[in-house]
Amino acid sequence: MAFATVTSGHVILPTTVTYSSFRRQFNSSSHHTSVSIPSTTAIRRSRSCSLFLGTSLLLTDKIRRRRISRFSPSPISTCALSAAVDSKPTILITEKLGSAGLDFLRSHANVDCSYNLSTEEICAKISLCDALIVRSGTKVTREVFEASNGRLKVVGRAGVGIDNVDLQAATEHGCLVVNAPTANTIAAAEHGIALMISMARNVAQADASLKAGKWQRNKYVGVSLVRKTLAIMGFGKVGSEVARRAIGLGMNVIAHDPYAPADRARAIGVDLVSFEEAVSNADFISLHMPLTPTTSKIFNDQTFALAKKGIRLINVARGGVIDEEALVRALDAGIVSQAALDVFTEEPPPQDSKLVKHERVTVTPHLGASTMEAQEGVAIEIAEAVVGALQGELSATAVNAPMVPLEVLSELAPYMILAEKLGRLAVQLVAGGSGIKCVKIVYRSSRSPDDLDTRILRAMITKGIIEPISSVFVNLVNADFAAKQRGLRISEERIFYDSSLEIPLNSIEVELSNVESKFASAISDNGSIRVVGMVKDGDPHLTTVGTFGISVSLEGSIILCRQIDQPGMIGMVGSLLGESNVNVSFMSVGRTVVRNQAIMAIGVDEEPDKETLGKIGDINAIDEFVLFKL
Ligand SMILES: NC(=O)c1ccc[n+]([C@@H]2O[C@H](COP(=O)([O-])OP(=O)(O)OC[C@H]3O[C@@H](n4cnc5c(N)ncnc54)[C@H](O)[C@@H]3O)[C@@H](O)[C@H]2O)c1
Ligand SMILES: O=C(O)[C@H](O)COP(=O)(O)O
Repeated sequence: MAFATVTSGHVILPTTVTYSSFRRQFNSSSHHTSVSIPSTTAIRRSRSCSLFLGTSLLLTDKIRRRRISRFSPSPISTCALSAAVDSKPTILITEKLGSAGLDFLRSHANVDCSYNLSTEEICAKISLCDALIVRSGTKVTREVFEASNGRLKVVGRAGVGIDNVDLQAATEHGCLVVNAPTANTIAAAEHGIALMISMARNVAQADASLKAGKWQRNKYVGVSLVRKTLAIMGFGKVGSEVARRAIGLGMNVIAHDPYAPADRARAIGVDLVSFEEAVSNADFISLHMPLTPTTSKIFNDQTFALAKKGIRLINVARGGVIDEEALVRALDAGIVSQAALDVFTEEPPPQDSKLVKHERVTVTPHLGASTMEAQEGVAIEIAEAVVGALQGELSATAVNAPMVPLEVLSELAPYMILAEKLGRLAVQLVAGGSGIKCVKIVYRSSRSPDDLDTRILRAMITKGIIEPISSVFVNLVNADFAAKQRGLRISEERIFYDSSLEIPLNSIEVELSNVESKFASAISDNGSIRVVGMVKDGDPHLTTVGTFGISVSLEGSIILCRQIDQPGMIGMVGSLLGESNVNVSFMSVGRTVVRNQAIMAIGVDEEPDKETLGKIGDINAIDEFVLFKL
């Protein structure tokens, strides 16, 4: 199908063309020698064309001027673009959405509400749709993006979790994904409380028993909540609302969240404690952390072994944070006396699931967000986000990166990777304290501030800090919003560094202040966690941790050890890793004074097991060590 005709060096757009299809045609038409891109102004005239211009807002004036002059105006198709403005976009909605949101969508678009479609049925429709709106029950797979033939511009997730959307495929297909992260918070918190109370009083079991004709008053004696300790795991939006309500019920509430500000918790009347303290002191445990590589199966046999006998567990977060087989074992062993679950590793769970069928388990089919109010709120939130995105507005709830202009990307790409990795490293060094509040970024560069756009770098550092600890997805569009939402204050400082103007940056430094570190050597003289990195040969390198100089490629898994600077250390650690078949990819040692203290960085291809890490920790000359993943 022809999307554009190349005439006299200019692209003439047919009336139905969208910018994404135009872009694809442009990209795939590199064999034409004389194609010119329409001017930014001309593209802005078209609503449907302007979505991908979001990142132009991220450009400095200078870069923007350069871009505009390079992409010179062409006599294209103003009328063609106007025609595109007039045609309403089409939105496919595959799960039930609140009526106010639907009305709003209908006033801006042709809306096709088709529920319970299979992936094949969605694929059959999607090439005629500009946007798709789903909840957690629709899988938006790579095939959907492929079948859209470039027409699908926005996927709206009417809720928080986007585990059902293939983000990588969306990004590769230039499709923006937006979600509605706030409107169902209260509903999820209320469902957590509902599950806790009905579990404690056997409401579901007693109801089933009475309906089966029995009258079992002695069997269903419950437990009281007042003065019991509730541990909230994950003190974000939902967790803190559960805390407020549980305090109102007379419970003693503690929470574990290594990244939440302690003062925010204290203001609600909650103490933030360590993971072990939370699990071992709790009578009730309620889970509210996102599903991330760190939290996956965080409730496992070892965790249950820490708990008091007879604890009660509530999960309205994500099924994957619990090892479900371990939970069945803990229930059978009486460690967990009851569980109340809204979410499951696989949804719907298998028909013969031992967990679902367990007598002491109360289950609901992922109903956390299912109140009339939340669904109305979510529908409005997602409808506005989708319509805004179709009109080319920047969305504060965008969850994947929009297209980055090539000239900015090509210059800053390695520094963007460095920035994200420094953020990821810094946050993994945090042990707790009063939460992450202040981030200081220092750029050493020979460029003047208006010749180097650090907003992209700041966004990538923010992404690196927030994503490993949250369910929020951060990109160039929503980074500042996400930081503000979490109470992160980010300050930037530019230090002149005398070098060639061809090199945009000499180094990037990230400091997190007022936090404790699980690796004390990462603390610099001013008390902050400090990591500094450079781009060497196009790759990100760590050059300083705390006050120690080092040179390590920032990739894969890395073990950092602080040790007494003495011969044989590299061999000792290397042999331990070798014995457990862990391949070392690199090693580097940095020190302050010879034969005093040194930091050793060891890159490993496989993650060492706990036993091997324990043996490394047991080496006398090693004062401390930490393993982190980038
Ligand atoms: N059942 C439902 O219908 C329903 C509804 C809404 C939200 N949810 C789920 O609930 C969860 C929380 O949602 P939210 O909106 O409060 O998210 P949020 O991002 O506001 O809060 C998550 C909190 O977890 C913390 N955290 C991250 N890693 C942690 C760890 N290892 N240990 C302890 N805490 C950790 C983060 O610091 C953050 O404060 C998400 O998984 C979300 O998908 C489910
Ligand atoms: O992530 C969410 O927002 C919740 O899990 C709710 O999912 P739902 O929209 O399918 O109810």
